[in-house]
Amino acid sequence: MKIQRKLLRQKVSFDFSFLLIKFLNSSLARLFGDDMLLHTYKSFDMELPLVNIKDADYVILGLPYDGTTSYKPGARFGPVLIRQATLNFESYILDYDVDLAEAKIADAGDVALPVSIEEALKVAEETVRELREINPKALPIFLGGEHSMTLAPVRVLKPKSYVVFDAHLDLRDSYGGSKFNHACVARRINELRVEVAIFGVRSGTKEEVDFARKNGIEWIHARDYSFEAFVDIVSTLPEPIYLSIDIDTFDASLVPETGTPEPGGLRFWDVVEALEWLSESREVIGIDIMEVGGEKLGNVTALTGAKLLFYLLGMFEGIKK
Ligand SMILES: N=C(N)NCCCCNCCCN
Ligand SMILES: [Mn+2]
Ligand SMILES: [Mn+2]
Repeated sequence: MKIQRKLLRQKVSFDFSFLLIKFLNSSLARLFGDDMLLHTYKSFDMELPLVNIKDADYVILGLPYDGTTSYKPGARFGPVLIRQATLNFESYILDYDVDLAEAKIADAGDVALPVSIEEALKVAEETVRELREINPKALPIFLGGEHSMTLAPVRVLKPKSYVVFDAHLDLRDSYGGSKFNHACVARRINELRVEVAIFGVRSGTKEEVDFARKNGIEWIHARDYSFEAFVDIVSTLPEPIYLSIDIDTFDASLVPETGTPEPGGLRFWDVVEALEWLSESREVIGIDIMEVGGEKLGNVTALTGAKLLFYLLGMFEGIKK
C-alpha cells in the first residue's frame, strides 16, 4: 500500500510540472507571435527551421484521420510519422541545389478531428479556411491521414481540376456504409464539377470504370503509366489544380504500412518526374500526401512520404530561384 501511495504522489507532481511547462510554453509562443490555429495541436516538429504561418511560403497541416479505414488502420499516425521520418534526410536537395533550411516553411500542426467523418470534414474545412485567412498566399501541403480527408481542402480551395496519383480509382458512390469513405473521395470531388484525372491505378470495380467512362474521367493504369501520358492529360486540364498523392500509388514495397497496399505500383522517380513538370508548368493551389500509416517510427511508408514531401518542397523552392 505504501509503495502505491508513493507512486501516486510522484505521478501527481509530474503532471503538475508538465502542465506548468505547457502553460509557459504556450504563453511564450503567443508572446513571440507563434500562430496556432483553433483546432490544432502539435505532437512533433519537423527537422527543419520553421517560420510562423503568416510569414510562410509553404504551410504544412496534418489531417490525422482513419475512421473509415477498410483494411489496415494507422493512417491517423501518418502526419506525425512523416514529420519524424524527416529526421533521416538532409535538408539540402541534391537534384535542385536547394536547401530547405532556407525555405519559409510553417508547420500548423495537426487538426484535432472528431470520430464522425462528416464532423471531421467540417473541422478540417474550418481549419483550412482559417489557414487561408492568416496567409492566403502560402502553398498549403496537407499530410494524412485517410484519403477521405482530401475533400475538406478541395471544398475550401475550389480548384478546377484534381490530379491524383492513386492505386485506386476512389470512384465508389458509397463504401462501408458511408459516402465519405476513402474509397469514394474522387467521386465526391467530381460531383463538385472539378475535373478528375487519376494516375497509377491498379484497383477498382466495374462500376467505377463505367462511372469514369460516362463522366469523362481519364485514368492511367500503373502498367501503362508514362511521363508522356501524364503530360498529355494534365496539359489539357483547367487551372488551378489541386494535387493529391495517395501514397499507395507507389509499389507496395515502398509503402507496406499504407491502409490498402497494392503490388505493381509506380516507382519513386516516376512520381517525382511528373511532379517536377507539374510544378513548373501548371498552377497548383494545394497539395496533399495521404494514406501514410503504420505504428512504427521510421517505417518504410513514412520514409517514402517524408522523402516525397522534401522533394515537393525542393521543387517548388527551386522554381522560385
Ligand atoms: N480506395 C480504396 N483504397 N479502396 C480499397 C477498397 C477495398 C477493396 N476491398 C475489396 C475486398 C473484396 N473482398
Ligand atoms: Mn485513395
Ligand atoms: Mn489508394
